[in-house]
Amino acid sequence: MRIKVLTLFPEIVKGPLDVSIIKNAQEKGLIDIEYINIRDFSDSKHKKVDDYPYGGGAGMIMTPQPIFDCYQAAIKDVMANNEDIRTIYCSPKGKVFNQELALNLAKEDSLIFICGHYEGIDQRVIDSLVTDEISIGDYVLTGGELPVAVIIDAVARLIPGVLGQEESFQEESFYSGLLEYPHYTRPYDFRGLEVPSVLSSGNHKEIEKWRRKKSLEITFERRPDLLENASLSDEDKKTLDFLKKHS
Ligand SMILES: NC(=O)c1ccc(NCc2ccccc2N2CCOCC2)nc1
Repeated sequence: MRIKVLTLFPEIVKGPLDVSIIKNAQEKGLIDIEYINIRDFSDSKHKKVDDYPYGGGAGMIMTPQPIFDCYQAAIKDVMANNEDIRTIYCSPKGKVFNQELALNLAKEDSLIFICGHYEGIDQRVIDSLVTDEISIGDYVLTGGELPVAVIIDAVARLIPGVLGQEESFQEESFYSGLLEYPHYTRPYDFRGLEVPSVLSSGNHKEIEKWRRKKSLEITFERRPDLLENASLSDEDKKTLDFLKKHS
């Protein structure tokens, strides 16, 4: 996958993506991330990229010219069949990001991200260039750079080969529809805190049952809304009935 990030602050986005799994994926050639600084495309003498909002109001808005010209340069080498390239703009007004949208974006050959800063960007950029306006949650940040890093992380890990065999994401939260069961590792007794004995029993059927029961308990407790879409076995339904009776 080819990813282009159009931003005034490349280092904010690059930081978390330049280590560990995502860095490794870039070295393996599974993903290619290019950071393009919007400021380099400003045609004003002092490289201005923002201006006062028409109609007044606090803060500054990013002007359209640098973003349009930066975008034109960016799309030059990402092959686009006649459809528009998925172009994502992160803002509090966007569609709330989730695993389903991550899976949808992971199918694309290329993605372009435009990072808003200050109080946002000129609407003509959004109307002309943006295909997906996405929010990573209902809170306000100083810029769109961190949300872009979050989305790239969530999407990149779904690309085949990015996660090694050992990091199976089949069972991870939001993947199987339920929240994840608790994890334990050595030592068995840590300062008097022991691991649930079933996990060292070697009885894989019992271990699977225990894990599924814990997932249902935790999901019932913290995110009952997820239960509506989860695929539940008869055993699961019995567990939930018990939980409902005793909650
Ligand atoms: N939830 C999210 O995905 C999210 C995304 C961005 C973001 N901020 C950058 C931003 C980008 C676009 C428009 C406005 C703004 N803001 C600038 C600061 O003031 C408020 C509005 N904040 C939260």
